[in-house]
Amino acid sequence: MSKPVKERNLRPVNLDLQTIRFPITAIASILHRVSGVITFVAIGILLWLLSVSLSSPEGFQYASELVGGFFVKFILWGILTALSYHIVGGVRHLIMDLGYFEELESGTQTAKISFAVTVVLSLLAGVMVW
Ligand code: HEM
Repeated sequence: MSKPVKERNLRPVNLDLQTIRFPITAIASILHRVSGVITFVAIGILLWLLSVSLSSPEGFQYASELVGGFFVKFILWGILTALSYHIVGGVRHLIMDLGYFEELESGTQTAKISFAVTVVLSLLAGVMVW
């Protein structure tokens, strides 16, 4: 039988955001959603850039100049980093959906591995963009 509501409400609750520490698996999960949203927004930016570059020779010139600037390069690098993490985290999710690495310890390990792989891919993306 479940406990009375009054007794259940006695559980300690910590809502102080400055002392709450997320486990690495939670951070991996939140970042996967964030990177998915960034990837979604990026599709619009990249399709626009593609359409400008294909519109005319002048359009291609304009797109080339845009992509040559530091700020746009930085955005492109961010997009590639988010996409890298989303794919790596997505593959991790799919492997877990198959029933592997679902325990706390192994899940923590795969979260760390996916961060490490993303750092490498992000560095490679930086080399590619600059
Ligand atoms: C155009 C490319 C993509 C976009 C815009 C995109 C976007 C998203 C977004 C917004 C979510 C979050 C859904 C939620 O948490 O409610 C998501 C989840 C997911 N994505 Fe992607 N995604 C893309 C490509 C990929 C790729 C290439 C993979 C391959 C590994 C992938 C694997 C997953 C998985 C497994 C989930 C579910 C994660 C979960 O269960 O929480 N996605 N995606």
